[in-house]
Amino acid sequence: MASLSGLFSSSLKPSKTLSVKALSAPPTRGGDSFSFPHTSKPTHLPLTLSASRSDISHTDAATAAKKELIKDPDALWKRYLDWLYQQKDLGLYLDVSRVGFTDEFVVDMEHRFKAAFKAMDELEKGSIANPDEGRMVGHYWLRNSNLVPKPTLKTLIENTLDSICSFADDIIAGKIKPPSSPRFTQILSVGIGGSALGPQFVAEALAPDNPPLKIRFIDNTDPAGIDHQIAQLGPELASTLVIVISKSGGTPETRNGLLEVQKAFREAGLNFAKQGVAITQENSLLDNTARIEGWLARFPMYDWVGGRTSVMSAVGLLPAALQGIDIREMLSGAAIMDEATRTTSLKNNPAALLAMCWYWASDGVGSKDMVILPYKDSLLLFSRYLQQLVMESLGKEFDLDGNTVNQGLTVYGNKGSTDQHAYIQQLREGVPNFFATFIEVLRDRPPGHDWELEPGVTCGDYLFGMLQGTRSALYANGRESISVTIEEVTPRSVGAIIALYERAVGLYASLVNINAYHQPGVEAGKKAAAEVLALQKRVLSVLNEASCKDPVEPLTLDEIADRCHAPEEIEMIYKIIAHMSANDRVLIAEGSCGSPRSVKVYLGECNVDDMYA
Ligand SMILES: O=P(O)(O)OC[C@H]1O[C@](O)(CO)[C@@H](O)[C@@H]1O
Repeated sequence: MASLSGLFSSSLKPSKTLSVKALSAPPTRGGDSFSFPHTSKPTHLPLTLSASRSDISHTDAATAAKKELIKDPDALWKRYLDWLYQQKDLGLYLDVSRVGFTDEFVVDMEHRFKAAFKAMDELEKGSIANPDEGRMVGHYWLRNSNLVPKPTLKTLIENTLDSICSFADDIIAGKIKPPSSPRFTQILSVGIGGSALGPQFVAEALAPDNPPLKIRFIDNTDPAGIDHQIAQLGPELASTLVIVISKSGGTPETRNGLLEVQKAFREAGLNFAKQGVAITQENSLLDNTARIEGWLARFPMYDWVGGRTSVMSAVGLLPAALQGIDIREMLSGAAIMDEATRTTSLKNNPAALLAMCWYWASDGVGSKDMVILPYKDSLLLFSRYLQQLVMESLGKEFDLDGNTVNQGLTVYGNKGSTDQHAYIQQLREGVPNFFATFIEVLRDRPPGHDWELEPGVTCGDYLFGMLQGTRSALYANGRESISVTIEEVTPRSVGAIIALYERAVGLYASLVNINAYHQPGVEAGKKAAAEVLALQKRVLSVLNEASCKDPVEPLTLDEIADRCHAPEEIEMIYKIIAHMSANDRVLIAEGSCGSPRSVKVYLGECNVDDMYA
């Protein structure tokens, strides 16, 4: 067998054929493989070969090794103790013992991590870590402003934090109030992606039962969803603080949400500007709108903080503070984790351990999905939050050298034990195309509230039992898992786990040599959406012209496509017409929607000035 360390030193670039695990034991999709690959050196654990379904002897060997492993609690306990990571100040533990990496793999990864740690160090010192966009990457500075490469940024970070705290205090105390109510009671947050997911996760995890202001979100351009949020506010719209969040200040979904909310304010006879707050980059479209219209407040976003890592900027901190969440504690938890994940000792760096396990489990090419299972209702949205953080960061077509790599790591999950009654059946027995991450919270309830619903057993004991049972059952069937344990869900621990995963994503991106901080793929969808809307305007213009004739000239789809000079877009034109007709727009479509060729279309009213042109 080729020397793995030799291969790593000769090529730092990942590739499907050069991944360590692939070399040790090629992944056998659909085969009855057990997770631990064969290597030539002894390791802590019994080893086996991967096997294809047709390879009966390998399958038997795998099954035998699996049974042997399960029967060897001493070896497992030793591995658990060897690898258990603990961050005492945070009360956070990381257990990677149920991931089957070998000693050789760790040695090889230690080499590879040298480059990753160096890149991270340079990033923190202000290198252009996002080369495509020519930007620094500074979310770590938000929780330790002493790290900033320029003194002006330190002042900016500190002043912003102070102004967030005092604005939130004044709103909660009723010193700043809406024109027609004694105080603000609700927050309506309008934003999408990183401008929503962090605030949503933090609210779900940390908002008290009766927060000073309750929060709801518009995070889409779905008109029915927007109507629902506004309807739920009802007369409390008059005491709603609307926070419009957009780093770029030009995201169409967010702009639409804003316009819809402003319309609702107008219809209710309310002055939006007196209740509107913008969080955005200086001089963005949103910033200029808010300034010109004289909104209640504006808070800055920075070009060196990405949307998906913005939860500890004003984006996440302002909504959190308004809900009575201790944001300085969140920042402090993140800062402690940042410090803990700066160490270049792999075994003592929880983010590096996570990145190493992801690499192992998914062959460094995303061959397995990451299932996030928090056993705590309040952490429900963690998987959704991580979906953007991980997938928008790691899902990349090209590496930093321009090679096509189609990297990524799929994330999904919900919460335990709820999922036990949904998809865990497949995880245990179905396609072995994932690894799990259990998020365990030791404290079940606030002190003094627990009771035994059976002698010696509480409700929380059941939750604990379900987590441990699922972890064991998955492992017994060759499914790998990581466990992250925190003592309690607090602002500090939430800040810490966010920081933990941010750093793990950054390190993993270095391991696979990609830019984690841009998202060129999203632009393609945005551009295509804009083209659809432009085509819709052309269709309307063509129809308007035909409908202004006397008599009106109904057009077939072919005729519309021809007159739009877009015959290749006929399917899209059909969809545009079907959508508009379903929404009672000015357009009249005759014929059967089921047979597009029979459809003839004209407008119910003709506009001589052709406002669509
Ligand atoms: O905060 P913005 O600029 O409105 O962007 C929202 C989201 O859209 C994206 O740019 C993707 O389109 C995300 O990266 C970002 O979090």
